[in-house]
Amino acid sequence: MSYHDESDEYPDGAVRLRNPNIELMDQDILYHLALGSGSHDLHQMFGDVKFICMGGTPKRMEQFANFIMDEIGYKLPAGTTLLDISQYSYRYSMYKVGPVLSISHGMGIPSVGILLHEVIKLMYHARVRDPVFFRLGTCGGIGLDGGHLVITDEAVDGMMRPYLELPVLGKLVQRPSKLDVELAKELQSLSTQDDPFETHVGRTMCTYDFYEGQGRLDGAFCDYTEKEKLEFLHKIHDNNILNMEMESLAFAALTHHAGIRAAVICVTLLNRLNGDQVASSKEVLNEWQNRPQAIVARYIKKHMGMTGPAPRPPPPGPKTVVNSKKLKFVREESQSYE
Ligand SMILES: O=P(O)(O)O[C@@H]1C[C@H](O)[C@@H](CO)O1
Ligand SMILES: O=c1cc[nH]c(=O)[nH]1
Repeated sequence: MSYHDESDEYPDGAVRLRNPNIELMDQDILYHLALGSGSHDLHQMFGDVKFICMGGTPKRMEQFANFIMDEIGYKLPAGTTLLDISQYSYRYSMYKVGPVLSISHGMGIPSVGILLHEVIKLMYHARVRDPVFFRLGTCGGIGLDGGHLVITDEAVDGMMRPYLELPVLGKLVQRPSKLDVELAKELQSLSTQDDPFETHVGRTMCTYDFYEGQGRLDGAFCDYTEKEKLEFLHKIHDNNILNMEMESLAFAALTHHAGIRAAVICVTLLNRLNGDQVASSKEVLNEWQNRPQAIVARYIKKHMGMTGPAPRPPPPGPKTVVNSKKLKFVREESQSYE
């Protein structure tokens, strides 16, 4: 078993590839993106990218591309429409809006892991400096009702271990799932009193499954009781785990290994202490999905030097109410970051 933590960063902001083979190859085919270093001029196409935003579904990331275009006032060349650059991969969708890439990553660690290998290599071939990666996701709240934002300061696996474990050549390799805590604090600071939601910073449990992996009672199989489920959820709640989702561990581990700053910001769809089914209406769920986008858009505008009126709140929705006996503690933890 090996445990890597090589957190030194390249001082010039270049994206590091920890793989000597890539330089020796005639061309590098980014198969799942339908791009390649031989077939495309990746520096010309992507050299100006700064903000890489990822989320589960193609629709969400197309919406984000349109939203950020509006927010930063980016104009597509006359006669063109927003294009899915990776449409012929039939795997992921990718949109480019000036310095912003908006990419769907599918569900789970294997899907986001493959994408991250190829996007990190894309940044390398494009000679991008100091990119920032964001995951804009959905999650189950632990002690938080639907509609809250959780920014992850540490991703842990289903055993509460802070690293991604991957069998490589018959050996278990562990990579620390570290995120940029300063970036998390900065994102939280961009949330305002006018927002119809609260934004928390805390630990995220990343699982390999939505049903049994997250202790649900409503999968096709279930070999535990409701009491056992609740004992587990309360135990992780007591350990300051605020939410559960399925990508943060790989997202954190692979970006950290590449020396890339990254943040995971997810909206809760339900409070798992109260149930398992995602029962809110499509309209409500769609409005909630805009919330991480609003905060990330503020960050992007701030770092593009775009000043102006107060940050635009997302479209109105019901003010998210809090349902947690532990929230006071969580709030105090979060405030200590401000
Ligand atoms: O970004 P998304 O909404 O895909 O994140 C969570 C984790 C899983 O991919 C999925 C499960 O419903 O939602
Ligand atoms: O409960 C939930 C909701 C969204 N995504 C998850 O992984 N879990």
